[in-house]
Amino acid sequence: MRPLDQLEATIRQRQQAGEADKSYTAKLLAGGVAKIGPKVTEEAAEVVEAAAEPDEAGREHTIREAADVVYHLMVLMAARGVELAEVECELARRFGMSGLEEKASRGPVNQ
Ligand SMILES: N=c1c2ncn([C@@H]3O[C@H](COP(=O)(O)OP(=O)(O)OP(=O)(O)O)[C@@H](O)[C@H]3O)c2ncn1[C@@H]1O[C@H](COP(=O)(O)O)[C@@H](O)[C@H]1O
Repeated sequence: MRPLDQLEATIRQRQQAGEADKSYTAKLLAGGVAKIGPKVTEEAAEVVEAAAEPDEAGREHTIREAADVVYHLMVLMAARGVELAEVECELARRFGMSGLEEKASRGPVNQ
């Protein structure tokens, strides 16, 4: 199983089990988008700061912070019932389309 698939399965298991006292994931999920959203924003800012650090230490710090972003983003997706496969489908749909074309193809609510 790919690590992202395994992480998604773990998050789903925590979502079903609840038990916010035993699991950080369950605690986040109990707070809903209002709790998880700011964590995603915070972790995104931290990866940007890490990426600005020089040398190999900065590169390795970027890896760890990127993992934090991906984890918290996946918890946010789970909170909204969004599956990784759906995000992958959306990314695949964009293959071969320039970012500018993709922007022009968005509906008015998704700008
Ligand atoms: N990948 C992760 C992961 N990445 C980061 N984190 C946690 O994210 C938190 C981020 O730290 P911060 O200092 O920013 O936040 P905090 O101050 O601890 O928490 P807040 O009160 O600010 O929300 C830390 O507690 C990290 O341990 C993660 N917690 C869990 N996972 C995965 O989820 C699995 C299940 O974890 P539990 O749900 O805790 O059992 C784990 O085995 C991992 O595979």
